[in-house]
Amino acid sequence: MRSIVVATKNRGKLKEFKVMLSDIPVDILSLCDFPDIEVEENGKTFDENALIKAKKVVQLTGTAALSDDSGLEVEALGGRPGVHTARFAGPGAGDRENIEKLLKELDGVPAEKRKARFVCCLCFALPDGRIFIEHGYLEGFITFEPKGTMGFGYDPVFFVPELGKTLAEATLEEKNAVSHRARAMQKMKKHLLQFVKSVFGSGGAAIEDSGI
Ligand SMILES: O=c1[nH]c(=O)c2ncn([C@@H]3O[C@H](COP(=O)(O)OP(=O)(O)OP(=O)(O)O)[C@@H](O)[C@H]3O)c2[nH]1
Ligand SMILES: [Mg+2]
Repeated sequence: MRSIVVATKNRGKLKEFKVMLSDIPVDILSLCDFPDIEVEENGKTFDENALIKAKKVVQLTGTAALSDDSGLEVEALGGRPGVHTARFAGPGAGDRENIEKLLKELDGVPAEKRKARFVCCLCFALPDGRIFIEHGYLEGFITFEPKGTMGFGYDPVFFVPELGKTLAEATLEEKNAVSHRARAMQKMKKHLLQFVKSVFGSGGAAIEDSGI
């Protein structure tokens, strides 16, 4: 079977991955296809968490796994929420609560001191034990209020100077042109293609044609 499992339950990430991987001749599964798989993200760094997710999923599914551990580092908060970005406002918190907490913590902080960056660590784990890790970053500023309805997570409060708007005001194509995830994926694609070529050999022609 020509497939890889994207080791995420985050539908926002998955939507972005599907577009980014559309030029690679492989079926994309996700943890939505394996609802029984639970992964405890107890690493201290993005790299550790990405490794934990990819290793567990390749082990349980026997299929090559691509994981993403990502988060927001805010300069005025000393790099927080960092690896705790998904659960910043508490274990059951959703995007709205997380954004509220972030804006509250930055109350009174002027525009020029609201610098932040998104970090993405991608980990690709193969059934033969090989592991590849790549990183991507996106610099920006935290706004004073949410703007836009697209994307997910903190997108409505993350202003990107090179786009002149928040990530939630950007189309999926615009976000994928600059995002931390897309930048990490750009580097990861060579490993993904190498894997597809070696395992699925007959897809070679299509891969050569894809121009990557
Ligand atoms: O506005 C955002 N735009 C992005 O592009 C983005 N990428 C990551 N994030 C936030 O960082 C957490 C990562 O946590 P995370 O890597 O553990 O993911 P997750 O728990 O949501 O899913 P999974 O992949 O672990 O299943 C996520 O929940 C989001 O809140 C983003 N927010
Ligand atoms: Mg997570």
